[in-house]
Amino acid sequence: MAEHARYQNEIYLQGLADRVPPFTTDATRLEAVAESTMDPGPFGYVAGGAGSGDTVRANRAAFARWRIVPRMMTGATERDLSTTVLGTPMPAPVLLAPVGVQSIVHPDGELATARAAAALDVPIVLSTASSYPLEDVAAVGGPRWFQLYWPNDPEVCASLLHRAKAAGYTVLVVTLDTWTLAWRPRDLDHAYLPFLRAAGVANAFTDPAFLAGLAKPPAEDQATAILRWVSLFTGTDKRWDHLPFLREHWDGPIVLKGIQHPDDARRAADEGINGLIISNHGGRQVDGAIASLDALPAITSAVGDRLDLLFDSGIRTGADVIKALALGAKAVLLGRPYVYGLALAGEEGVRHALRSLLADLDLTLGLTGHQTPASLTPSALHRD
Ligand SMILES: Cc1cc2nc3c(=O)[nH]c(=O)nc-3n(C[C@H](O)[C@H](O)[C@H](O)COP(=O)(O)O)c2cc1C
Ligand SMILES: O=C(O)C(=O)c1ccccc1
Repeated sequence: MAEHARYQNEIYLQGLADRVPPFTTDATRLEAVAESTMDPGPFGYVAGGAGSGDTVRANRAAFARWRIVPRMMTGATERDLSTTVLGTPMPAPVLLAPVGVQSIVHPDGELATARAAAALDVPIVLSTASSYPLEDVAAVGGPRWFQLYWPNDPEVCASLLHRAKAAGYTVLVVTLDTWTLAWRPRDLDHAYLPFLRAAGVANAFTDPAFLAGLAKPPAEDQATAILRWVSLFTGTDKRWDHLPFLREHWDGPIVLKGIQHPDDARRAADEGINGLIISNHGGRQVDGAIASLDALPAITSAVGDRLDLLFDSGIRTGADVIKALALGAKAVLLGRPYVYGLALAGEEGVRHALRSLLADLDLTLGLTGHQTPASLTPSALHRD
């Protein structure tokens, strides 16, 4: 079976009826395509990185330094890309990365994203800073994990975890690299910060513990509610010895997102963490940081046999996924490309971006000579 590759046939057959895909099938061109239709504030917010953009570029450049070495006559016409990560079965080793404030690019925001993902059975990781309450996104159905921006108020934290569990989110992803926003010149130049415009605050504004700290509901005094949001979710000071609090309030798997150093990975394993997302937040936090792909091999050596490693930052093509898997990741997360899909064509756009990546991955895996992602090892690669 090579189910994802079917999208290739579907597109060519549509061509016989003079229909072409809603936008390019080449995710490396999506940013330029989206720029021509999106408002400058939201576009800059999505595309931008920290500082000079050095790490955004480094993330992509790192993929080009690894080359795939294809194998022949391996029976790879039959393929099975499905896998299970931390108890979640998925049709391919791909999840949608947590991206907050999606209503700034499309009014349906995370609901459209969740619908597109659910139709393909691809797991989403819903951001704490989503534009719709986590219960509304859960009602769409589909496999789902919850990403926590760890608030300063323990009662709000416990309440968010309780709600996420009750709504069927199965894995907790704790993002560590964005305890405050980096210096982001594109957003600064536009003086554009979505939260100050009450975007991405839906989970807080529907949270009983959050609302309990307000004299008036957000509908009556939005400014004060936003200030409380900012004080809870930015500048949070979290240390390793705070992790037991999460264990107390979350009984499923816990994943730390934003790990780049093998010593942090070892510490996480020692603390009993179940998985890591090797990520530099798509180059949005530390300008000059190591490319996320370059951080992966040392972390795989350090802890690859102790917990599940996932990867993000710079994934655009099937070949990129193959490289990350060969270097030790069990699955990858896709960031900006699906957000551009959402901006360009809503639910249909997310679906097209996702199906394009999965078809490319399926075909490239087969042509590389592999039937399953699990058979990829560093021997499938050559370092230029
Ligand atoms: C617009 C935008 C918003 C994001 N919001 C979040 C978020 O709320 N939580 C989080 O953990 N990561 C967030 N991220 C980071 C992504 O989860 C992911 O790490 C990153 O986009 C991966 O890199 P890529 O865009 O190059 O694929 C965001 C990224 C973007 C582009
Ligand atoms: O912009 C981001 O990268 C991000 O992670 C974020 C942080 C807070 C709220 C929404 C998104």
